[in-house]
Amino acid sequence: MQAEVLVSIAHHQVDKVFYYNIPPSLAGRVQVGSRVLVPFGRRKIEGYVVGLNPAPNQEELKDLAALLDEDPVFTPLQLALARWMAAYYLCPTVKALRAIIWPLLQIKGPKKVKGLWPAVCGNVPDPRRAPKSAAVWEVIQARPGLTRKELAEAAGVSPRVVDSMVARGLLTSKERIELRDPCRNLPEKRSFPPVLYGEQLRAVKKIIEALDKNDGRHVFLLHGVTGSGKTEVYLQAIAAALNRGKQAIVLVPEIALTPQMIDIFRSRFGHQVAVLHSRLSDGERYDEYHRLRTGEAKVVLGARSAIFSPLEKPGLIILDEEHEPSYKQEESPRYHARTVALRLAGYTGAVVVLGSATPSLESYCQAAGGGTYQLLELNQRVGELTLPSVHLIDLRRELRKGNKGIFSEALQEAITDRLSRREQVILFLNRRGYSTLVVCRECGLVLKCPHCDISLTYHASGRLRCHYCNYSVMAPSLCPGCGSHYVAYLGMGTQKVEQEIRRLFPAARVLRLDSDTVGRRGAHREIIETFREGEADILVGTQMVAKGLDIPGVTLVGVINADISLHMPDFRASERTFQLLTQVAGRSGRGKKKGEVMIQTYSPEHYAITCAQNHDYRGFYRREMAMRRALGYPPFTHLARLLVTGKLEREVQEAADFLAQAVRTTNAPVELLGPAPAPIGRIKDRYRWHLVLKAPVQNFLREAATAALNDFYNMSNYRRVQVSIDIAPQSMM
Ligand SMILES: Nc1ncnc2c1ncn2[C@@H]1O[C@H](COP(=O)(O)OP(=O)(O)OP(=O)(O)O)[C@@H](O)[C@H]1O
Ligand SMILES: [Zn+2]
Ligand SMILES: [Zn+2]
Repeated sequence: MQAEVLVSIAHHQVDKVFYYNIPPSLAGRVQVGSRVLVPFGRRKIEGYVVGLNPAPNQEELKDLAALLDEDPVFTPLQLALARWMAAYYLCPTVKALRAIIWPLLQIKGPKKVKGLWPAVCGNVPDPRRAPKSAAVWEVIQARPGLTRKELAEAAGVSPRVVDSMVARGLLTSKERIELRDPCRNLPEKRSFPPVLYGEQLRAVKKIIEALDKNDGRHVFLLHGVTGSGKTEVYLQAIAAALNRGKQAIVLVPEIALTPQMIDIFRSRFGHQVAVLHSRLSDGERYDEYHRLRTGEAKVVLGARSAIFSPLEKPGLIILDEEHEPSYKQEESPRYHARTVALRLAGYTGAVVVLGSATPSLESYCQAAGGGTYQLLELNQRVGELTLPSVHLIDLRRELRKGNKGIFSEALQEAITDRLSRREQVILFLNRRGYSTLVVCRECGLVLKCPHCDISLTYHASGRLRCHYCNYSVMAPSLCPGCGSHYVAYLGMGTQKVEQEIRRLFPAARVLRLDSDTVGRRGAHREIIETFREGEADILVGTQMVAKGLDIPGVTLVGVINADISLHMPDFRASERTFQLLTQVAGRSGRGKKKGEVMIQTYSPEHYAITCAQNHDYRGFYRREMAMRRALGYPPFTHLARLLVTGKLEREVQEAADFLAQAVRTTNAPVELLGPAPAPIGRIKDRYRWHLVLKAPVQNFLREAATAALNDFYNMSNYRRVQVSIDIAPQSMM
């Protein structure tokens, strides 16, 4: 027998299968999915078995050096995905594979403990004659696998009772992988499905029909306004999938994966849910992974990478907030979870549900423009609720009135009004820190990060911070350029908004939610819970307040400055702005009282803003599609981006020129934009240039990029320069 092995060197030039002989000591234990150690050159390195070959090859093969785990680390389905990802995103296969199985690779050796199980033919203890044993028996039936101590504790008896039951053969003990108490976070209460209203019911029915057809051709776009009850549609679709013996994957953007969201799923599906997110410890993640592999958990709720969960055969895949940019991984492999989900559904026949109040243009045109998706709509909010009324506040007029503050008069009045009525307020500004620009008024020097082409943000701690590399330094009292005292702090962040609010409304109880305040484990939950329980009046925050929060007390949302995202040098700036405004506005008026939204802006005529004001998704879609068509941007064309980075600017520029020349000489019919410095010209001491390729067919892009990169590796000498390929880029920065 010989093994086909992918070695763990992520480079295009070793991206192929190597063959090794399986020595007799390992015969029968090595399988597809095994992690092994192989001799490679003069070293021994890790590798992954991707095939077994009974016919021995002619050549003399080296032996596998060792088998690293008894159990395989990936499934055939995961391998298929890795191979597809490598071809689609032009990355080394082993890199794709490692991105898929990383939760397993974090762990050195799983800890084993002794668990207890009810013996198969044990006599059931009689509750009247042996109440303690009976209590233990009841617990172990419901939760087999508990340790001696856990079991005694759960049954409220001394461990000696458990021991005697083991001695009498009522319980058997087996080794199992330690699970970090999977019951720890189970909500006390179970929730039961509410009666669906008309549009919800119709949506669920359509999804169930597709589940029953089982032909793998169903992608639904669930377009439901904010507060329309999309989550309930997911829950009932999942219940239907479980009833049919199927498994489900639910993806949620990382910042929307709040403890509340997790509770909603756990209180409906209990232990059947495994949760995967970045705040888990490696051990906890491993345990959830293990529960999925053994089939104990049948629903996975997680962020982007949960799409790679080791489920045997997912039958339903849901992406909530499908338009979210965070579904794209911004490092190699630069995959988009939506694209992977569609591919995975192709392999398993799963039904896909993409949900959003503001679908991406790419998805909506597949659903509305005669594409391959089916559109499901929820046009109204649950119950008697209506969408909030949205007012635009022209900040230019405010200045003319002499108001130079952060808050317009109207917004201040509205806040005063809510405070007096004991209703709650959310204030949104998509920038953290105190001042986002520190500049000398005499010589004009802007304080920038020494490692990045980014201005430093002043934080209330008195330090300046780079939001790209986290460099920080005490704020100087004099200009480091000319020694002037006149250093101005311009551009506000959430800390300043919080401070101003406290100054203007000293009696109000204020909380702030941004990545600076959620550092500590559990802090995120605490802030949201405190606010939900009505123990605070005003919540100030970044994007984190815009997504998914369902807090009935909120009747006013204030957007401090809508223009920040509007003027990004990115062709999706309008789309992002419209989405963000619609999402944050949607947090208002979800309780019994009608909600209001105030958007402060210098561009009150811009269609991204007026359409958000009017809750007019279709209007926005029409305007933006016309723009994209005119400029030749997606979804009318396909893009790829080659990003060139290195420590020496001259080399980076020359390498970018070389690549551009290589692209021009390929036969693939692609249009080339650039090379040019990327909008952020330097990050972490690396200069950045990029080339953007455009084509009517995505494969032309792959052809051109592959050919250019081959030339680059074979013919150029820029060894210190890195080139990364991004197929269907989401960020152009
Ligand atoms: N059929 C129903 N009957 C009663 N309550 C419901 C029903 N469906 C949903 N709800 C409740 O309505 C509220 C809003 O639902 P949900 O948060 O799912 O909206 P959503 O569409 O996801 O909104 P958003 O996009 O703004 O996050 C929730 O509190 C949910 O429990
Ligand atoms: Zn100066
Ligand atoms: Zn920096």
